[in-house]
Amino acid sequence: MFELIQTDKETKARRGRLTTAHGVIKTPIFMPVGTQGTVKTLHPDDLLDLGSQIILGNTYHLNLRPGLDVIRAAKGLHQFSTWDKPILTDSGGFQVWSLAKLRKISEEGVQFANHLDGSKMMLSPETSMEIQATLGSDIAMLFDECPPYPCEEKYAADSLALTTRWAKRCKEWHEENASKIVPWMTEPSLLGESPMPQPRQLAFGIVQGSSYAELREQSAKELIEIGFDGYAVGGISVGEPEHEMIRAIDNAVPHLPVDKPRYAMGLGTPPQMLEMIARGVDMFDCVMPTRVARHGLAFTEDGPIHIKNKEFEFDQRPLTEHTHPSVARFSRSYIRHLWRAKEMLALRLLSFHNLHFYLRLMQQSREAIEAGTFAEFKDTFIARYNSHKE
Ligand SMILES: CNc1nc2c(CC[C@H]3O[C@@H](OC)[C@H](OC)[C@@H]3O)c3nc(N)[nH]c(=O)c3cc2[nH]1
Repeated sequence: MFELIQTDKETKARRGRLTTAHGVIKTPIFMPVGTQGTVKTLHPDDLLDLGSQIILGNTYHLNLRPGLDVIRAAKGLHQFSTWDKPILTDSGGFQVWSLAKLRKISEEGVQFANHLDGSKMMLSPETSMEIQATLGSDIAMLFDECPPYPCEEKYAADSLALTTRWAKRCKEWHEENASKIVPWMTEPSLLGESPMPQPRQLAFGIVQGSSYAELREQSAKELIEIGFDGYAVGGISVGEPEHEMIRAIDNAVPHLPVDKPRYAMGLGTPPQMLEMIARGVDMFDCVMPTRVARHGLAFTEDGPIHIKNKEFEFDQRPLTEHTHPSVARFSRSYIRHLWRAKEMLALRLLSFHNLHFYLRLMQQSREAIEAGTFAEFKDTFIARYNSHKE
């Protein structure tokens, strides 16, 4: 399922291969976020052009809209969205806290008023895993509580204890039921291919414990005891300062098994991802590349640029010297014009460019780890990226 190919000598960076039902993923990897079954403004073929290996879907959103009946009728999220490579779905725990109203948490799960029409809904470990099995994702995340930042140690301890109890229920449900519901496990003819390289849906645990080192260690150990196919570090990128985010990784990753993937949830900037790779993180997801594109921001090796700035009015250069050819044909001057004219093509070009920047950074990281030059690559990239900070 996960093969550790090489570990860097100077840092804890690793090269790995994660085999899922819909394909093999080379790590370190960035996963574009497709919360509602689409990576905003991009066609699945764009994602293939960009070299995306896996995208994210989301339990809370897809269960709410279009709803499981629609997804079931389409025989799962791969068929519905026509993306037939790997999909990871998040469990919905985070959205309940970031989007829903009137949340009531209990041992059973979370009762909430959904953010669309305010009607009452319930998410529990069992219902979250059932939704993810119906979506048919290749990797399902356990249903957890993501504590707010900051929070008292007592709150963090009680919260991680709940997440551990929920993790047990997720694992039990998954072992008992997933193979009877996951579309590509119940109807292999859907893809008309030979038996899948990985014949079952994988399940990942999520380490919590907030900013308390001993709680992070406790959460990691309890999840390993239960046993998962991979381990995410949750409760990060929730408004904490960057040094707290890195400390959470330092407090969790050393306690995780070396032969399983590590996934840092919801982050981050290019320098943050390189710092995390150096600490042994293999997988990332972040809305940033596509979200900031919608605010007119383009990533470059010299740091982000705001395309609307006057300095680009006559700038005939492409966004960067390594921009994907389908975007490099356009000048900064033209893209600035599109942005200021509120032309939709601006959103598409900037999203495409930013995702390419992130995915290329991961490709460069994989190559640097293989060449034994990752430490130097990381330091050189970050120095140049930050050198233009005002
Ligand atoms: C942004 N910072 C951040 N994201 C986080 C997410 C994913 C949000 C999920 O929501 C969608 O993005 C908006 C994505 O889902 C497609 C993502 O996986 C988390 N998910 C869980 N289950 N537990 C966490 O502790 C957690 C912490 C996060 N911190």
